[in-house]
Amino acid sequence: VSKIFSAGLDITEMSGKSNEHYAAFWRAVQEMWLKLYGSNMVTIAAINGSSPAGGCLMALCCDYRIMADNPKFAIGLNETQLGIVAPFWFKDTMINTIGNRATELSLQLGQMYPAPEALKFGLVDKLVPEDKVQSAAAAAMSQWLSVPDHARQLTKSMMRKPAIDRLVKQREADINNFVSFISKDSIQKSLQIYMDRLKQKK
Ligand SMILES: CCCCC/C=C/C(=O)SCCNC(=O)CCNC(=O)[C@H](O)C(C)(C)COP(=O)(O)OP(=O)(O)OC[C@H]1O[C@@H](n2cnc3c(N)ncnc32)[C@H](O)[C@@H]1OP(=O)(O)O
Repeated sequence: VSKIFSAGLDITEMSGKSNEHYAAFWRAVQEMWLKLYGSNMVTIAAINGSSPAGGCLMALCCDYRIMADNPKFAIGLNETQLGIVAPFWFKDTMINTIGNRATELSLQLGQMYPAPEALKFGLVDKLVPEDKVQSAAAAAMSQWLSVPDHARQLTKSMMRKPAIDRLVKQREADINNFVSFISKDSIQKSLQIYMDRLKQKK
């Protein structure tokens, strides 16, 4: 979609549904993260628009992030702005990218960073004009693929395995935690208010 890299997780999947639905949804989100963050392939994010929350997480899972140089496009883990909390593995992914203090600021405030600021923070690696995002991503891919595969893969795994193992060990507990959090009346109300606000902006 033009102007949007990803709107993040589908909020309607987290509103007004059964606990079984929430559990299956969260298992699928975990699966996406385990596959993408743990992939031994080279992954380059070509960020052609805004990228809140789950969208930011997807970009952070990649090896390298190229974003369109447009201050109207913003990226970040904005969960607290919705009255929800990014789970520990979202947090770990961000810490592994921009460090502990920047992550704490970012998560507590639910900050969305316009592209130039995201570059300063190291949340993205490179800004290019909007019409050059795909070609810049292809060029970056060629560079990454020129590194001997076995050495690059082992290095990637060395950097990411502790975070991945942490979720693998606690998958069921993390699902239970999500279900009991998201099904609370107060959290459902927060999500509803956020969705109403999104619609009012039009
Ligand atoms: C313990 C819990 C942890 C859970 C972790 C959660 C992770 C997440 O990813 S939560 C989702 C976070 N996402 C957002 O906050 C994005 C909110 N959306 C926006 O900021 C904007 O919509 C936009 C920048 C993505 C696009 O802006 P624009 O082009 O102006 O389009 P509209 O705002 O008019 O939106 C069109 C349409 O889409 C609906 N919508 C937008 N985002 C979502 C979403 N994430 N889930 C579901 N629906 C979404 C929006 O309400 C509009 O709907 P209609 O009014 O029915 O057309």
